[in-house]
Amino acid sequence: MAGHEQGKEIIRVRALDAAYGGKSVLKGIDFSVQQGEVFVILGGSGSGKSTLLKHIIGLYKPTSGEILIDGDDMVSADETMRKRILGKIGVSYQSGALFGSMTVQENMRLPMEEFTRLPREAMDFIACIKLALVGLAGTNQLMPSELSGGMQKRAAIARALALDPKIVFLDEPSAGLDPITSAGLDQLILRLRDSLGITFVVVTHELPSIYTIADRVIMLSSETKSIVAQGTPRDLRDSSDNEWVRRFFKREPEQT
Ligand SMILES: Nc1ncnc2c1ncn2[C@@H]1O[C@H](COP(=O)(O)OP(=O)(O)OP(=O)(O)O)[C@@H](O)[C@H]1O
Repeated sequence: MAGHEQGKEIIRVRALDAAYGGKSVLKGIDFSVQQGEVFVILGGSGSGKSTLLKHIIGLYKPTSGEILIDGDDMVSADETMRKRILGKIGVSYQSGALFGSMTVQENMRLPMEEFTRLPREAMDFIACIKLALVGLAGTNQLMPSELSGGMQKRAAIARALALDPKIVFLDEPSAGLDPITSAGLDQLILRLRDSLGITFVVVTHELPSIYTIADRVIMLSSETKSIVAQGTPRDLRDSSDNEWVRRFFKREPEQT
C-alpha cells in the first residue's frame, strides 16, 4: 500500500437493520472498513451477504441505521448525492458479469456512459488502460464468449475500475473458477490494492482466497441475523469464541 493514505475509515456501517417487507434479514450490523483494506464478508447461504452489499451501495434503504461512504451518508442521500457517492464505487456482481451481446469495450463504456459525459474516444482510451491493468490488453473488440471464465471475471473487474473508484465491491469473484485461476484473481486484487490503494469489499467463501487476500473478515449468521465474528482470518481461526467459526477457518468437518 506504499504511497497511499492508510487507516482512514472509508466505510462505516452503524446499527444497520434491514428487512424485505416485514421479514428481518440483518440486525444491528456494525463495522467499519479502512482505506486500502481488503475486507471480506462471509456467511452461510441466506445469511444476508448480498443484502448487506446492496444496502451499502444504496440499492435498498435500511429499516434503520447509518451507512457512511467516504464520509457521505448513503441512507439519506437524494438522487444527486447518491450518484456522487456511486461515482466513488465500482461493483462486480457474481451474476451480472458482462453483457454477452456487447463487446468487451462496449461493456466497459457502460459505467462511463451512466456517470460521465466523456467523449467516446476518451471512454475507449480509458477502457484500454483498465483492461491493461487487469492483464487483458488487446481484448477490447472481443465478445465475452471469446474470453475464458477467468478472463471474464477480470474484464468485469476492469469495468468496475472504469471510474477510478476508491472502493470496489466484488460479489463472489472466484465462483465457478478452478483454484489456479482463482489464485490469479487473488493476486490481481492484491496488486490493484497495492498499486492504486483501492479498498476492496469482497463476498467469498473460498478459504484459501480469504487467507490470501483478507485483512479483516466479518461473518454473518442467518440465525442471529448479525455479525457473529470479526477479525483477521488467523484471529478467527485461533481465538474466536464461536466454535463454528473456528472450525470453518480450520476447515474441520462438523461433528455428527
Ligand atoms: N429481494 C428479496 N426479497 C425478499 N427476500 C429476499 C430478497 N433478497 C434476499 N431475500 C432473503 O433475504 C435473506 C438473505 O438473502 P441474501 O441473498 O442477502 O443472502 P446471502 O448470504 O447473499 O446468500 P447466498 O450466499 O445464498 O447468496 C434470505 O432469506 C433471502 O431469501
